[in-house]
Amino acid sequence: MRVAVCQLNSRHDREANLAAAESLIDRAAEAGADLVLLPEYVDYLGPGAGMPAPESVDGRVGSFFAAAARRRGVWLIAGSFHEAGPDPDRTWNTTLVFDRSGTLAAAYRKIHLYDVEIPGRVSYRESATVAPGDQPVVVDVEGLRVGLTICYDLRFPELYRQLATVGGAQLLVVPAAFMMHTGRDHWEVLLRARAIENQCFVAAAGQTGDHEPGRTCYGRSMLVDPWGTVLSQVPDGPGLAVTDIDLGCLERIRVELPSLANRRL
Ligand SMILES: O=C(O)CCC(=O)C(=O)O
Repeated sequence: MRVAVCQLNSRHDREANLAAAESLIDRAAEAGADLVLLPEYVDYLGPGAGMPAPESVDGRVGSFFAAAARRRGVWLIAGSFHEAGPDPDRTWNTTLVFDRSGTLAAAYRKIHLYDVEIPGRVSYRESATVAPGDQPVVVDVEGLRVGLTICYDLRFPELYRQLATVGGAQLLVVPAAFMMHTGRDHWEVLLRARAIENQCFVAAAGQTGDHEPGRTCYGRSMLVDPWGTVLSQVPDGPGLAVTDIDLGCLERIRVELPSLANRRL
């Protein structure tokens, strides 16, 4: 299975963001990718006041990515977008997964919301505008078990453990808009830790650069193998990395160093 992680600089113009995502999907498909991963808030990362009205899964954003998956014949994990839910004041932060025919195969709603106050650095209260999901999701991608998470979820190893054990995940994906301030010290360490401790591949697609208002994202999208080795990484700025996943490597590591099987709690 060939996986493309795409890195974007989404801003306030939704149509421009969708066009940028589509051009990376095209490049990924031309490079032979089977599965394409986009970052968190792929359709809009701008001021709250200018945010397009939240939509259902078959609104403009969902339909756009369904059509892109179908047109290119790829599996598409469409980062995340603001989904309209039952709470009129809060959206869900939702990842949609489309199969090669553009059919919706899964939806995952971010469970852990980024409520953080680091004086002078980061002030963010995601739960003011986003409602948490409560369901871990694993989707079958042509025999590959893919566990879905979003950005801040990365700090909660119990979610990843559940995806790997109960859900049988082999690939864990992390669409993200990870902040520069925390990203430079934590992003790669956390991604590699989740890969090593769960003996899974981890694919992480981040936003990069400056976004309005005053938000800077770390980028460094990457694919990590179950040994914790970074197989590929996207340089600064929008772009993509395409990597083949060898499940034989995962099976070998799980046999030779059976820490998943040796769990006692
Ligand atoms: O965990 C972090 O440091 C960043 C998380 C984040 O930016 C988010 O969840 O949107």
